[in-house]
Amino acid sequence: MGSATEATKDISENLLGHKKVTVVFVLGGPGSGKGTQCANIVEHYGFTHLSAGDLLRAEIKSGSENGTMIQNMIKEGKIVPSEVTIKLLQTAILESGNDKFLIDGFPRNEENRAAFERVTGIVPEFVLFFDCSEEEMERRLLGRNQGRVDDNIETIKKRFKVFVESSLPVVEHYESLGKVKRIDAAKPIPEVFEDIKVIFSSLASKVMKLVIISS
Ligand SMILES: Nc1ncnc2c1ncn2[C@@H]1O[C@H](COP(=O)(O)OP(=O)(O)O)[C@@H](O)[C@H]1O
Ligand SMILES: Nc1ccn([C@H]2C[C@H](O)[C@@H](COP(=O)(O)OP(=O)(O)O)O2)c(=O)n1
Ligand SMILES: [Mg+2]
Repeated sequence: MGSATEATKDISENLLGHKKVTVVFVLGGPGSGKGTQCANIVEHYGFTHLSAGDLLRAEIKSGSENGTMIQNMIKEGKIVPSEVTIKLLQTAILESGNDKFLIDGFPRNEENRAAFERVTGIVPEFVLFFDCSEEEMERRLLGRNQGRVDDNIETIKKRFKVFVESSLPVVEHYESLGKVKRIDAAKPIPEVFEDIKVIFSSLASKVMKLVIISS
């Protein structure tokens, strides 16, 4: 009974304007496989995938006034000011028509985390954390082949430093709240997804229970 009450609280208090949403933050180092597995989760569990990095890259392409600043920060492995990224995420959430989101690569620092919570009132259902060694992530990034300005060894080293100094403390914050579901992301892609399925299937049954209780 206790857990059903908690589930009701978590899900119903995630408000964005008048829209109730369920959010999972997908975090992990660069190259840990977040984008790859988000595509699998979308296909099986009906979430909308919002990659902060993809939204920022689309903003550069659109020729927006912030484009040059964003491009320079990405090339340097730095984290773009929260107000820019949060605005892109908020717009994407409101325009999606969905109520379940994987927010991939966000929040990447304490400023991202606190500002998102303050502006949107959204608290994540949980954090899916991709645990992978730097050696393996570096190998994957150098082989990613998507023409990204940050997939070069110089930027990769900077991104690893930012990840350890700024992003891991965010994971630790959610760890202290008992919200982190850690995945061994060093395994092959299908095996990582098997582990993820266990987590999302239990989320689906929790939501079903919620629907039954409240109807
Ligand atoms: N489990 C895995 N094993 C080997 N390669 C992977 C795995 N997951 C992803 N990759 C590959 O590694 C690269 C980075 O994956 P990606 O999903 O873009 O990571 P992220 O979004 O965390 O940076 C891609 O080329 C992808 O095909
Ligand atoms: N919350 C975020 C997410 C990404 N960015 C910028 C800085 C990041 O190094 C780049 C690329 O992020 P992205 O999530 O696409 O990178 P990976 O998929 O982890 O390799 O975008 C940001 O400034 N703030
Ligand atoms: Mg990615």
